[in-house]
Amino acid sequence: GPGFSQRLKRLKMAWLIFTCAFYAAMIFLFILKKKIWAFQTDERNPPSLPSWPIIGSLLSLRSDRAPHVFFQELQEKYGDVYSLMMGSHNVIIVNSHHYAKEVLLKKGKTFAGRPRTVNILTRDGKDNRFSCSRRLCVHRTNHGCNGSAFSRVPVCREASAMCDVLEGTQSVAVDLAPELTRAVTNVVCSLCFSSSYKRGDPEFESMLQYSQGIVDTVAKDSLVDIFPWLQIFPNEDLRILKECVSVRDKLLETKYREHKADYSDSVQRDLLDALLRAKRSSENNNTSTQGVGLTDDHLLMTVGDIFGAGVETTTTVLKWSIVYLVHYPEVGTSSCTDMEMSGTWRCDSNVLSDRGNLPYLAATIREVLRIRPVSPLLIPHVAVADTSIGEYAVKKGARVIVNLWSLHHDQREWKNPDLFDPGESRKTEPGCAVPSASYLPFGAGVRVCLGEALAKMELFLFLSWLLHRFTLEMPAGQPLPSLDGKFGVVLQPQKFKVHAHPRPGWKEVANSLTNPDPPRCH
Ligand code: HEM
Repeated sequence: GPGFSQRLKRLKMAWLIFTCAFYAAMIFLFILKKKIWAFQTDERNPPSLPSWPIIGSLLSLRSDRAPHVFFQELQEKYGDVYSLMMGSHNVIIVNSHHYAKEVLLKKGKTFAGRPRTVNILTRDGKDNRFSCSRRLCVHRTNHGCNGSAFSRVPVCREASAMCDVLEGTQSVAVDLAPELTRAVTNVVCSLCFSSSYKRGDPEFESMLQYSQGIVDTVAKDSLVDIFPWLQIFPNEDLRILKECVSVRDKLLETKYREHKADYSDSVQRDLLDALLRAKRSSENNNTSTQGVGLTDDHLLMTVGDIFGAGVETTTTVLKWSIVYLVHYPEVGTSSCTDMEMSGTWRCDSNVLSDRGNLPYLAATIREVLRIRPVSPLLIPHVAVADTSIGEYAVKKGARVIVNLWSLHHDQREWKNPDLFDPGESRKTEPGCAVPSASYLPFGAGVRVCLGEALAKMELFLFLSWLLHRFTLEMPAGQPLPSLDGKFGVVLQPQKFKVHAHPRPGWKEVANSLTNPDPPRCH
């Protein structure tokens, strides 16, 4: 009947639409694959992993290894520089220090862009340009994160408070991570806005909570970075991340408002004051007309960056140091012998100048930063213009991942790179500040870590206080903590507990000093 022919007509139409869509998709995929093929076989481009339309190189990236280890393995097949597609993004992996230095130092400004997730954290929005004014603003302040005497006081105070808490554990095995996080967070709070919180303070606990929220979600959200079309689906992690960042920003805004209200040119209490001064001086000198004006947002971003980058990193290196100290107790003993020999077996002399007098402790920290780089893939860089790496062309928008793991475990540069050895074999050449050219734990160039000096000081002081007051040991019958890291925002050690046994006699030595009042670190 007529009903049947109507239905047949509709069916034919649907079939026609389906066939057309199918052929259109096929043609589209064919053209895309041809473009990818042309890109991959063009000798000016870096060697490339196989890739397919839409999914990119996903099929070649299946591995149970952490990305930095897997990328290092791929180096054997594809060379020091190779590329892959993550969804629609061209990503270039750099595995040797020659090319890494070209990216970070020689062409640092061209490779100074950052991908979307990093921009959510730093409030850069969608703008991927390198913000010169923010950098300038931080350098102008010459304050806080430079490892000055100013920063040493809060570090010593926190190290001392942490040791007191540990002493209260009465040698019960404890996870040191929460105390380390509290101590390092308090250092950053002191430096940024002169707040030092007591344990249990509600503002402090909420700060610790949202910081953890950011750390937990930011790595997961990177999937949206790879496949931007995932944004159309509800994304719980992205929602939590944005919520935590917004809580953090609100707290920073409050501190900023308070600082602005009682700012005085004659007093500089902390980083916020220093940034305010830099902003005012740029306004007075009319630098804003030259395109480097500092806005309120710049200042807040800068403090936000320091929070985001300054806590998890330092805490993680401290945790790795403790892991290696319990694996190699002789290292702790050698560091203590160092302290005794140089006459620094006293807490009043944990001053930074002692770093030269405690070469074994300094070498231990350097070796921890080498063998377990906290940021094994640095933070991804983005090319802001068409450029090149070595003989290879790089298109604007390409992401560049410097595989620090490869640099720090390069057989051509290090003897037994997988061996933890703070001793002779890693010794610095005379006149050279780093153990090898293939050593960049803080990055390099325009995007180098802003807190390098502060971080080095924190590592040195926290560890020297710990080693000075305690012997760290695994609980009886417990296996040693794993040396395998957990890859996320940073390369974390697995959770573990240790006994912190107070060293006999440290108090007597401290009490025998003329200035008995801790923290004695001026
Ligand atoms: C041991 C501790 C630390 C290590 C190993 C470390 C390492 C790094 C690395 C590898 C980068 C990325 C460089 C790049 O992408 O090229 C970085 C960036 C950064 N770090 Fe650190 N960092 C540490 C502590 C700190 C501290 C304490 C602060 C601040 C107080 C800080 C502030 C920053 C900032 C703001 C950036 C972003 C720089 C930019 O994007 O321009 N870091 N850090």
